[in-house]
Amino acid sequence: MEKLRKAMRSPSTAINSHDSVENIKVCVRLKAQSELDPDGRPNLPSPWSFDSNSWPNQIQLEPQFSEANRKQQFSHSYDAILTGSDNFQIYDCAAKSIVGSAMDGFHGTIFAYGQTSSGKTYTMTGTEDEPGIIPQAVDDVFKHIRRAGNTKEFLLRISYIEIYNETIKDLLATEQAELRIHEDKYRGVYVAPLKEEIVTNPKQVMRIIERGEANRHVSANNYHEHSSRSHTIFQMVIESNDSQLGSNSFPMRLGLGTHHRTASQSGVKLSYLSLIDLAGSEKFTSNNDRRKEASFINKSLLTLGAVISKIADGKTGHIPFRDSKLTRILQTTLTGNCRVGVICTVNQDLPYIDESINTLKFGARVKKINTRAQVNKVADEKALIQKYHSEINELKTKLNKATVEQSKESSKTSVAANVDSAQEQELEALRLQNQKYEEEVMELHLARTTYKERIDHLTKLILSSSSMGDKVFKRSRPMSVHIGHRSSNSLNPRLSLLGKQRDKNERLEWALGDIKFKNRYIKELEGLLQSLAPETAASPAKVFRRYTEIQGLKENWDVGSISLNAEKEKAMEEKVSNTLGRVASLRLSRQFAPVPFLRAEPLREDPPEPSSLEEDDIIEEQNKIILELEQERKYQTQTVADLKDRVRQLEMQQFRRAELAATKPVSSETTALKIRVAELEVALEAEREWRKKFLQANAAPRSPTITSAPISPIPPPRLRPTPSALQTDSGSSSPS
Ligand SMILES: Nc1ncnc2c1ncn2[C@@H]1O[C@H](COP(=O)(O)OP(=O)(O)OP(=O)(O)O)[C@@H](O)[C@H]1O
Repeated sequence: MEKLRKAMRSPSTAINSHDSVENIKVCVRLKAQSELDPDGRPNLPSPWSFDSNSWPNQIQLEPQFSEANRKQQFSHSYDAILTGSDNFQIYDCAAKSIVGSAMDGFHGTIFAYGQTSSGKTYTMTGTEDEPGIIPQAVDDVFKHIRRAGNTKEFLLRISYIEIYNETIKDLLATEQAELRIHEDKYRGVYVAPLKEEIVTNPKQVMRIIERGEANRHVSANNYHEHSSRSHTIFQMVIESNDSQLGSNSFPMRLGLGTHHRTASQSGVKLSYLSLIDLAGSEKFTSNNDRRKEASFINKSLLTLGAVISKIADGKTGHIPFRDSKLTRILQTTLTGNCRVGVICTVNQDLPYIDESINTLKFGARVKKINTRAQVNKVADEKALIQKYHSEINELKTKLNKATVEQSKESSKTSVAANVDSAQEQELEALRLQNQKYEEEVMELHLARTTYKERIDHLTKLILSSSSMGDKVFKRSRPMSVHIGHRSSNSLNPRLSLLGKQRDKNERLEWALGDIKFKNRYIKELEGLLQSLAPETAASPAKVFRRYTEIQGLKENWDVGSISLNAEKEKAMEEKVSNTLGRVASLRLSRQFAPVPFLRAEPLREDPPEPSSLEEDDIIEEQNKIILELEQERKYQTQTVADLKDRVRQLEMQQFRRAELAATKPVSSETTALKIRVAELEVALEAEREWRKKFLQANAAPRSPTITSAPISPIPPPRLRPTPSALQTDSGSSSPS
């Protein structure tokens, strides 16, 4: 392979930066043999043999097949003979240098030629894993721009046409204008009016190509399912210039003759890179439409063959370029100022031996053709890049003018505003004037914004290494195409919706946390109640019941036991986590919605978007949960207060009992009780403090949604007898 690459770069074929006479470069690509022949029998070995270690590479028909077919010994040489499925290899051999020189201002044309099903589309377009010459060339063009650094700037536009039944169709245009073939001394032969799209990154190019592919004529023939029934020409117009963006040459005073060094001195380089996938010739067709298509295809390919023969033989006189649209369009390419690469695709199977011989003969003739490519430079007014620069400069001048005018007008309005109020009439006139100025300022402001936007837009279209950012593709990765992406405008309401949902989720989470905390606290209070008055073990239920009676919530809320509370909490938690899950998946589907790859596969539709109905559902559900949680919180707040009341009452009873006991003779029990009473006093004071804070925090009126400050999660002091107190009780005294 290395030997082959060296050979491809040999002096006679190397692309120099200077124009030179050179042969058209021809590579042969032998498609790997299938196991079975078209009749389903095991395939015979390939009748072709070749030596890819010599240069130029030679291919021969094995003698027995020559004899068997009564053919003369067939042996020809080409720039490269390749087998296998590796499209990177074929790109390196047949296309890379032509694409490189197109970036330097040389026109370039690459096309695949061969019988139907021999691999032309595979070679030119490729698959997802094996991107063909077109996607690799696109990728390479942008790599070149990146490599050029900030010293150069580029403007790229693309067009895509097909020739179907001798009619030219613009694959990118939605409405078909009548396309005609024109000729001028600068551009040579070209098609117009074509829809050309300015492109700024490889993905965009591939998206446009795939849009065109969808309009292309493809159908099943006797040989395979997706036979190209038309010739397609993908063309990239490359304008390049020494960098002006970001240089100090702005603003230029165009038309006044004093602008700095621009492309007018050096010229803008302009080249056409044409990548062509020809339709395949076929002998037999089974249906009428196909037969008509095939006859057009065969006729244009025969004309191409005849034209090539005449040019290759150096015959003077009439060359039948005009006999087919294809040869007419390729006229400039084949006769002069263009670097050309041809890939002859060959089906090795024995039944196709005649077609293969024709293809190889065609390649051998093409190889004899010389072209003399030269760097193409155009005057300012012909290059779009220069037109854009001129427009940018004009707009910048207008922008400066508008800025100056605007500041003048603004100062006038402020002067007018300061006029003495006594001079009423004058003031009225000034007011009117002021209003007018303000309107003018507004208009100027609008004009400035428009200029700025246009400048931004034009500047973005002109590519340089820095303006392209990180849009580089790795060689091993085919370009994928993203469709159906939403505009930022349509995204904004969704973003704000997601923001609202997130806020609500946070509130849901917070409310749930708060309720959990209160549940724990209620449990603790109940424990405390039991410890203070074991005889009131059933009191929690009583307390609850009393509370629900008061609140009129009995029908909604079974408060028989704490375990019901826990169940309710679990259900609520589940509900909240379901909603949060749905919202999260909705958010994920928004962010990472898969985008289909369109080139190798049929067009896939956008992934289904979660409908706005679903969003409404989620929001409604969230609102419902928030309301429920809100009620739950209120209910628990009341319960807590109630239980605390009860605790206090019991503590007071105990306190009184302790006081009574204190009047009796001191015993170890009374000592213990006294200590306990002292502890309770301290705890009670702390409890009062906490309760005050608690009530303050909850005093603010609550809206149906949870918006007020959360209740302080600081737990109240525990009023349960402390272990130390109990220890003193049992350790230091004996029961009386
Ligand atoms: N070098 C190759 N390696 C692997 N598969 C190949 C190769 N060449 C062609 N094929 C496969 O053979 C089939 C026909 O190839 P392709 O469509 O490229 O033929 P074609 O010459 O463009 O035919 P047509 O002129 O009818 O459009 C495709 O399924 C393609 O993937």
